[in-house]
Amino acid sequence: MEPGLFITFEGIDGAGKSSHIEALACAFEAQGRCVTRTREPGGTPLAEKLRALLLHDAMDALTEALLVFAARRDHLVQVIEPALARGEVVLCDRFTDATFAYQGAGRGFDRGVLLILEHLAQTGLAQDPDLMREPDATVWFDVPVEVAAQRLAAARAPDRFEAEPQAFFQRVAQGYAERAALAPQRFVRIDGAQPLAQVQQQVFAALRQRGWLEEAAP
Ligand SMILES: Nc1ncnc2c1ncn2[C@@H]1O[C@H](COP(=O)(O)OP(=O)(O)O)[C@@H](O)[C@H]1O
Ligand SMILES: Cc1cn([C@H]2C[C@H](O)[C@@H](COP(=O)(O)OP(=O)(O)O)O2)c(=O)[nH]c1=O
Repeated sequence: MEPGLFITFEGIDGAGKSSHIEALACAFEAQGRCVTRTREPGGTPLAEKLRALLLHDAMDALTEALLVFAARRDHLVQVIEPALARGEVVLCDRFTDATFAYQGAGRGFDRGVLLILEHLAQTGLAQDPDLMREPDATVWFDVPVEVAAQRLAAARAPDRFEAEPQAFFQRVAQGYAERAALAPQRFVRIDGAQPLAQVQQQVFAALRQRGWLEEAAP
């Protein structure tokens, strides 16, 4: 059995993450892998309920951080760890980097507390009890805040995060840059301002380079 593969997708709202996950899932399936497509916050019945609260109900910053990690813990226990144990490819739209970017950099919530919560929520689940589960790779769509805002304005009604001002998203983007600098091997930075086809080509190229996708994929 091939080992499981955990790939996450990150970027500010409107960066273009969701547009690429399905194509990648199909490419992995075409080469015989089972794929679990999922998202955060969410991915389980309980975590989807927490998502609805997070996206629409006002709350203080600590409550928000605790709910995000509660949803993540349930998602890891119910979906991500079992799928990885079965040798599947898990493609997850956002994970903990989003918490450091949105709650940490965006809201200004204490990063030290986030590190503690990260460790608590992501440890003790895999075969090795000391392993803190982290993505094998994180595809980060880096786009200027104005570009993402233009795309979103044309695409959908804003939720509680998307309704934040551009200054919030500048901080979030900076938060992603800081997380990427701390884990350069894990992060794959893609210039998400390019046309969709070019972005897709670069995402595929990056995963081919790591030996995870075969040459035939587009
Ligand atoms: N590279 C791109 N160029 C132009 N428009 C894009 C690009 N990527 C995504 N979009 C459009 O921008 C909007 C937001 O994309 P989406 O994939 O939903 O972003 P996210 O999941 O990061 O919030 C959608 O309408 C999508 O069609
Ligand atoms: C995972 C996560 C998401 N979020 C926010 C970012 C997004 O604005 C929102 C939902 O993410 P997302 O699924 O990307 O939104 P959409 O379905 O509208 O594309 O949740 C956090 O604030 N912290 C987190 O840890």
